[in-house]
Amino acid sequence: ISVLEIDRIAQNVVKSHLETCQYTAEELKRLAWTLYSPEEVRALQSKSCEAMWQQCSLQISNAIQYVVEFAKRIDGFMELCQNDQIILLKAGCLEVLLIRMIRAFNPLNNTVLFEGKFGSMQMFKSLGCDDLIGAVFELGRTLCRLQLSDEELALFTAAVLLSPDRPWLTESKKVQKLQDKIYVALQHEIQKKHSAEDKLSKVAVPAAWGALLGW
Ligand SMILES: COc1ccc2c(c1)CCN(C(=O)Cc1cc(=O)[nH]o1)[C@H]2C(=O)Nc1ccc(C(C)(C)C)c(F)c1
Repeated sequence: ISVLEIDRIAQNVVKSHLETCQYTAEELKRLAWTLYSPEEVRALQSKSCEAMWQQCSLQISNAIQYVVEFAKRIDGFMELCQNDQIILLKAGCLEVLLIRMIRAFNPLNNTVLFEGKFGSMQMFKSLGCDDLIGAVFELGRTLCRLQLSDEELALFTAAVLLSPDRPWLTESKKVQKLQDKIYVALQHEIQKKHSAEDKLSKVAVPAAWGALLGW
């Protein structure tokens, strides 16, 4: 596979991600420091389990629509047979949604965007499933340590979606070929960042010493 084709795939996947990721990085940065007040958290915690779950499932279903739209815009996905498109989305949409959520997760204060403001795990208390919520937040913290850019996140979620080992796929070889190309594109994206870091580290240290020595 040529470098040109890898670049074309990377551009298509990143464009599809940016068009369907619900919030731009700028919006999330601006929102990230609007936290729920203690009173607002108490109000959320006093909601019934049913009412809270209604709200969460509404938001999750809405977010899943965006994941479906993301898949449909990935070159090659719509060319798969419908049976396989459904299998890939049923098996992968929650994984992709949870990975995408890290964009709206702030690891510095362990808060996540919910209904327009950022709140900690406590605000979901009324759901009565602290272990599940805890696991979602733990996943958020762990994935944030990867410090994935939007480009890397786009390629990583596309590769997760196009997993050839999902049960009952009829054309798993075709899915494998698409995933292989996306992984190559992801490697290139990561190498770009590391080579930039290497360049920076070569330059940065002398510059720091220069500043120190008053050059
Ligand atoms: C793909 O990444 C994300 C990240 C956050 C949100 C979404 C998607 C979906 C919309 N959303 C909203 O808060 C909707 C809103 C924004 C706004 O300004 N007004 O309304 C967020 C969301 O739903 N967050 C949430 C976080 C924890 C949970 C768990 C209960 C799973 C922990 C959850 F169900 C939803």
